[in-house]
Amino acid sequence: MERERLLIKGLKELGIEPSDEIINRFDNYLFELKKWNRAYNLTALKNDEDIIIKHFFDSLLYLRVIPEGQRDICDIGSGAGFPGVPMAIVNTRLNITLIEPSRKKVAFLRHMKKALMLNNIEVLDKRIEDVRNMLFDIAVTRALFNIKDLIKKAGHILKEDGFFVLNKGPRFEDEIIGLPDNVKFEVITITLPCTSLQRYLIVLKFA
Ligand SMILES: C[S@@+](CC[C@H](N)C(=O)[O-])C[C@H]1O[C@@H](n2cnc3c(N)ncnc32)[C@H](O)[C@@H]1O
Repeated sequence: MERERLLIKGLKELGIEPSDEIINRFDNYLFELKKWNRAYNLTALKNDEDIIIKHFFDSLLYLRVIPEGQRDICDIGSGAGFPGVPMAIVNTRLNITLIEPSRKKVAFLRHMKKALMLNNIEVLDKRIEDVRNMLFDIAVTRALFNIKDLIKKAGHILKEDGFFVLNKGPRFEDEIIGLPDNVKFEVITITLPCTSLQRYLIVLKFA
């Protein structure tokens, strides 16, 4: 399917109004990601359809569990910006800090902040374990730690009532076994737009 039509179709499936500004930003993101990927190896996905569906739409699934209003969010191990950048493009009320230790990826993320004129993202070139004196309402992450490691390495960055959101494939159940008693989790099953693939959003809260 042609790029713009695919973007519009997927955004509508997600309940997002596909304004010209949003479409132009995703278009620009796609262009820059493919350009930088030749030298920086940012993603294994090469064609437009895969990038739009498996990076952009997959990232936007997180918005389903973000409460209304202004929130301080961090994206742990953002890589080429997923899920944080698509979330920031669609919801400009979210303040999103992208935490990423790889120098090349940080250079790309800083470039994208400027290129997309996104005033609601910050880029922090650190490992999550080394982030101090910053607290977030919500921490999102994709394709980095298993749940137990996430709690161990990143628990210190959440506000008292803060929570984690992860997006996992069907094998997530193995990771839930043996979690500490104070961890409460909710699993939301969602179909990835324009596919029949199931994704599992896992919301982790602490009693
Ligand atoms: C598999 S990539 C996933 C990138 C992105 N979240 C995505 O879903 O496309 C994992 C990323 O986490 C970063 N990373 C690795 N260890 C980290 C740590 N301790 N703290 C923060 N980020 C880390 C890596 O540099 C890499 O960019």
